Amino acid sequence: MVSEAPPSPPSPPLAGPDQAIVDEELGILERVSARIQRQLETEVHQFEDLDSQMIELRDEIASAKEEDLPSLMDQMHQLAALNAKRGSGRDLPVDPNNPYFGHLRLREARAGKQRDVLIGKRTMLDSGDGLAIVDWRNAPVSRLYYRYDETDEYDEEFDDRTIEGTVLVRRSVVVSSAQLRRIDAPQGSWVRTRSGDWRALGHEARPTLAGGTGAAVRIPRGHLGVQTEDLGRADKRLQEITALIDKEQFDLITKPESGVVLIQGGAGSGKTTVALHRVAYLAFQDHRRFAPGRMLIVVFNEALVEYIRHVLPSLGVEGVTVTTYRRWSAAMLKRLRLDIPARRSESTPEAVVRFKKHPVVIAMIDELVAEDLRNVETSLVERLGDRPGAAEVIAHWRSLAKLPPSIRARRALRWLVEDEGRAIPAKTRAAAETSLRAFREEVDDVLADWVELLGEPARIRAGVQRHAPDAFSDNELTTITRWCGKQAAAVSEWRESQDEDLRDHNDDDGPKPKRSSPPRLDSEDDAVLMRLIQAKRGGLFIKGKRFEYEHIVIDEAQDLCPLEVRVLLDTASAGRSVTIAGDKAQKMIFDNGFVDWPQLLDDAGLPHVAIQPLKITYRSTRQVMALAQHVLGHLHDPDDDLIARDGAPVSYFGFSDMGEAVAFLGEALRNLMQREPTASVALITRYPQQAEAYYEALRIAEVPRLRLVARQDFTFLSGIDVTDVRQVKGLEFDYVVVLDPTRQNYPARDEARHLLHIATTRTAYQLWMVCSGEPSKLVPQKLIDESANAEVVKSV
Ligand SMILES: Nc1ncnc2c1ncn2[C@@H]1O[C@H](COP(=O)(O)OP(=O)(O)OP(=O)(O)O)[C@@H](O)[C@H]1O
Repeated sequence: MVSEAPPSPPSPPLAGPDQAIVDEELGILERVSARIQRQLETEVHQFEDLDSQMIELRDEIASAKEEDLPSLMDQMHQLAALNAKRGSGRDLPVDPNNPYFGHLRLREARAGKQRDVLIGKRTMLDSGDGLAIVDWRNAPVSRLYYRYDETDEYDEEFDDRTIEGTVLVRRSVVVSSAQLRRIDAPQGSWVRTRSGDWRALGHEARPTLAGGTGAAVRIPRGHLGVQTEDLGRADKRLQEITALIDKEQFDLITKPESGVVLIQGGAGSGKTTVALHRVAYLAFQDHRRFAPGRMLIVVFNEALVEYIRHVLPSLGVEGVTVTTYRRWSAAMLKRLRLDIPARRSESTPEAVVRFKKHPVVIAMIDELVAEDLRNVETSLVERLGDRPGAAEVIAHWRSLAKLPPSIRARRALRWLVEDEGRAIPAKTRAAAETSLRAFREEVDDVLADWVELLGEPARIRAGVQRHAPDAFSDNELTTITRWCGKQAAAVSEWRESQDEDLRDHNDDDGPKPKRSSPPRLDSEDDAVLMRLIQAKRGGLFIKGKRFEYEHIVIDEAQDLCPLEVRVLLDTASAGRSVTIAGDKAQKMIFDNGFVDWPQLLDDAGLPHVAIQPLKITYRSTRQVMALAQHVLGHLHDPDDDLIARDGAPVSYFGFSDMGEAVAFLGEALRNLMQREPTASVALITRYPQQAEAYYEALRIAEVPRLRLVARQDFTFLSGIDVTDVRQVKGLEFDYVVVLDPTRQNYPARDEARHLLHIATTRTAYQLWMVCSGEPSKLVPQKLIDESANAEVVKSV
């Protein structure tokens, strides 16, 4: 039933105006390449001289007088540094293989002059030939590229100057291996075919905010693959995207350095792309402040870590820490060297997990800290009574109210101890010191705080009652208070036995008491402990220094809990420069207390910011997005509708058993791999065991280049990944086949809606659903009815 691919038609010659554009772009690239070549030759020339200069210098050093040595050694070092750069011209500022991606021709109003500006990843100054390349991160000119269309008049303020003029030409180009491969202009798009001639693509290419209708791509039924040629990129990570950034995305990328930028948008709208470009942009604006080592990118899973680590260097930034929250938090706890039990429970009740992730814990921590401060003040007042100088001590304590408790206690003590001239009588001072020293001792004991916070049922009940009265049922509260109470008791006992051990150690002779084994905390306690430390000490301190980042990116923020977001954000430096990206339709963690963006900002202690969602999806087609929205059902917010390009229809194929499905799929996949060897395909099941079963069956069906992915170990290469839905979050494939969207796998519940939405929106070109069983209610009936083998489905 799988039909052959249609043969690709021969390219007709280009029309005159089209040919003129192609010729013009080819001419520009030729001039740029010649200039780069000249630069390269100058350097090669320099290098040829280098060997003889070094030999001469070495001889001179051997016979030089003592006083001449330093300057000769200096010269030697300089030559050695030049020598280290010797080679292929790798260190040329502009990459000769890919020197630019955008072309603007501007007519400047004031000078009346016309000039060509190319936009690239590095700068090449105009050397009098009227050609310059500008780094895209260099706002003044690149802003014109990203914000204006061809024929637009521009008017922009730069450094107190106004520049005005007209954009005569605006094109994006793809140059790779020093060859022009594609041109996109308002007049059309053109590509260089493998045979070397140029073919017009018409206006098919990009979705725009103005919408854009066109006929869906026509492909025969049962035919997986929509490209007539292969997709050209074997490595799926390195897409040239900087040229295509749209105006809304550019505005987010270039927002002021300080404060929160919230990137919200549906699947494939470019959230991750924007966040990464923002990191590159900031690094360019202020390379000292936003040095790679001072920025942090937190993503949802290991596959995204791997993906981003590869993409960032192509944006000109290397060395930024890219990690998942879990990994970051584990490493941070280690560095904080806390004396806490190391093991985590594997049987934490669901209600406890939800409670420990709930924003109510943030409020309870704040209350605990406030209570401690009130207690110490009460103790001061009681101890000092109406002694002389008491009022002065209390007033000083109150004047430090803005400081975090730990620092406040230290400062107040120092003030007392160093007090010579203030005439506070010694007895008053001693009494105040007693209270403050006691506080000072307990203020940094994070585990004691944790016991205090979670060990008393009354505190938990009161906290929930005050801040989230409807969040937990009475039964759940009983489970929570019992579980936490037991944990706290075990922790206290463990600490006592540790103290006894210490005493025994000092007093060797006595009988050894039975050692209590370390209790288990819950994984969710890591964030609780870190938040407690931050609230008490004003930050996470390592070797006496506050640990902080100049910029933090949180991707897929809807899947962190507000407490984790709060912990991360409190490691941002004073400017609070943070980028938060996410999409509430793609929720994968369902017990984390995330409700909506304004609420998340509130819980995380951030000011509200205007949210302008990205409106265009660049990944998936209109047909895929329609299905993905249908799957969301009541969770779909019409305000989140996305504009998408047209593409192949979504197809549903029903079978009575897996064997039949595998036979059908095997043929389609073998065929696809032959026609489009660089295509990437994801076959997505609901559960890992199902992925294993399909993988084995397809392997026996001799489908080539199959990979089973169970632990996020995607290769980002062409071929076929068989995997389960939890693995694919944030990723992208050319083709996606959802395997067995059955009632059992995807019941009509919110969690399943989110998961199926994520699976379906991973494809850039075409989506199939292949089902051996009764289809889920989330699959549109119309799609099932239209299915070519509807008869088979009905008989299931
Ligand atoms: N302006 C653009 N023009 C063309 N393609 C773009 C543009 N912006 C992003 N893309 C491409 O769209 C795809 C989706 O981008 P990205 O992964 O950043 O989206 P996302 O919103 O993070 O997606 P998701 O939420 O589904 O993980 C990528 O292939 C990216 O290269």
